[in-house]
Amino acid sequence: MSDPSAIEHQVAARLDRLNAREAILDVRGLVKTVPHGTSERTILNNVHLKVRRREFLCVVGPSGCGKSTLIRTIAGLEEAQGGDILVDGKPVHGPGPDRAMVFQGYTLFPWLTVLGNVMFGLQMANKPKDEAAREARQWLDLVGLEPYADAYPHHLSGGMKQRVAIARALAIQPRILLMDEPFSALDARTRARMQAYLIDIWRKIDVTIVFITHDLDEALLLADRVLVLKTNPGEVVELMDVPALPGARDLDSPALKAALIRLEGFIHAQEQAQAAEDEPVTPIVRLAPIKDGID
Ligand SMILES: Nc1ncnc2c1ncn2[C@@H]1O[C@H](COP(=O)(O)OP(=O)(O)OP(=O)(O)O)[C@@H](O)[C@H]1O
Repeated sequence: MSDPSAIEHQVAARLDRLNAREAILDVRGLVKTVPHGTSERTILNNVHLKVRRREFLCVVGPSGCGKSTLIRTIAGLEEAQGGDILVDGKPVHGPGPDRAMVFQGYTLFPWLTVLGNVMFGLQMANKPKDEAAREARQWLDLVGLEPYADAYPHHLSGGMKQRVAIARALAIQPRILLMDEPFSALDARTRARMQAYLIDIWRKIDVTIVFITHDLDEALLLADRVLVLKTNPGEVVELMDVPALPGARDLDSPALKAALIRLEGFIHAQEQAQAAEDEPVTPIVRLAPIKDGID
């Protein structure tokens, strides 16, 4: 059996190395508001975050706390009303090839083959067709789908579609891969396989990952660090180091069990606070009189 104190030491050494690396993503005082009647509603308030090169960061928090808004704003798909987002020290002013996104829904182009889907971004970047095809095949090989290059998306399972989506995102060689609940539509077994694939891919290439999930187990299986957001407005409540090395992790290990309890504590406290703020639910009014003997 592995010695917990030796693992603790290796984890601490890895996090030290991670913290010594340059920040690829630097979010400074991010504020995101949306119109709300005659005024505005603050979705994200003063979010600060640094993500280091080749770090795997998971973002968790109760429903509606602004996880998707955060990742979409980092992607440049939404405009911020305050603060700065820097990628490699350069401010973000819209989408760019340094950031690629994988969504929950299957977003492949149905009229293109698997190869065509992965070539798409490369051809948009003006790569000659032959070169784009050669590179796309390498990315498909990385996700184990090269034999399906000529298939169309509707012939693929959900997990395979997401692997193509990952290959397509990585083909443009982004600095940051932004993933918004990419595996939540998959069944439990496929999801577990996809988590293993993703870790395997991430270890082979120089990419930094920001991954949103509802699932705390998933966050603990994948991440170096977990960012916890709170609701209304979305603010950072915790940035937690995951006490385990990357790779096959055991959620039953004492360290990860303790981490789960800690994360559950943050989320549970917020859900309780939210429930207390919510208006009481009006009981359903019976419109018909209840006669004797009728349930
Ligand atoms: N463009 C918009 N206009 C109005 N409200 C918005 C807009 N974008 C997001 N919101 C609101 O902001 C809040 C945060 O939304 P967001 O989808 O980012 O949360 P989330 O944490 O990803 O939620 P979930 O976990 O349920 O997917 C929600 O209450 C949502 O309704």
